[in-house]
Amino acid sequence: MEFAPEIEAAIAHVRDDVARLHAELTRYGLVVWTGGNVSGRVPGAELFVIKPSGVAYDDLAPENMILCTLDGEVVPGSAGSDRHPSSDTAAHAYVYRNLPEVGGVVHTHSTFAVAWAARGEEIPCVVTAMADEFGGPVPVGPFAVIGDDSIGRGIVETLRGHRSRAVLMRNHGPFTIGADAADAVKAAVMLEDVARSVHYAREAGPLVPIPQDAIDRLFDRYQKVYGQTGEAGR
Ligand SMILES: O=C(CO)[C@@H](O)[C@@H](O)COP(=O)(O)O
Repeated sequence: MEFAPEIEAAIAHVRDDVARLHAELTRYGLVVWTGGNVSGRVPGAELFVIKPSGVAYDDLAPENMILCTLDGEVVPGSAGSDRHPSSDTAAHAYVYRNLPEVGGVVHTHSTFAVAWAARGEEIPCVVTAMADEFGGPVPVGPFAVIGDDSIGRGIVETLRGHRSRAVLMRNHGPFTIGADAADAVKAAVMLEDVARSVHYAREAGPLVPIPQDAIDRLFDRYQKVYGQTGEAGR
């Protein structure tokens, strides 16, 4: 299937990004073996790119990423289409169909986030890093077995209208969303960091909640002021 030149260029860019970003999951210790996956929406098209199922992270490359429609179907004849897409493709596709503002989806089995998911317990907002990144607690989504829209529906129903870009799918693990694949990967990295900190804090004693007005101020600042803006940020 051929696309307009500008769409082909967008597809190539997302392939490069998604292939490269998988290395961030191993770099930050968020996955073992072939667990987890990253996808990115193709701007201007009803398409997204996701990794092939069960392929070693060291072997992932732009040309073996898999191009899918928003129904989660592999685009016939596209680069990489000789392989099966990630086993979580249906979940990623459901998110893209139902949350049009989402440009990237990530799933990991990062240890501390999975431990909170195994207890079906949301991570309370007790450190400023959570207020900055998630604007409050990280919620728990329903238990759902892989293979149909169940996981995707659980992600969307939990995160729609929620500040958090991360959800702990009960008994499974975290899914994160973002404006693009890099933003979703950042959410996954920061999620595991706060999941670990709050886990150890609670082991040592009672947690001290942050007042809601302070959470609101921290989130607003971080989303609008933190980092570089303008030319310096390019
Ligand atoms: O969590 C699961 C399966 O339950 C998957 O994310 C994990 O095994 C990775 O699968 P893929 O290699 O993306 O098919």
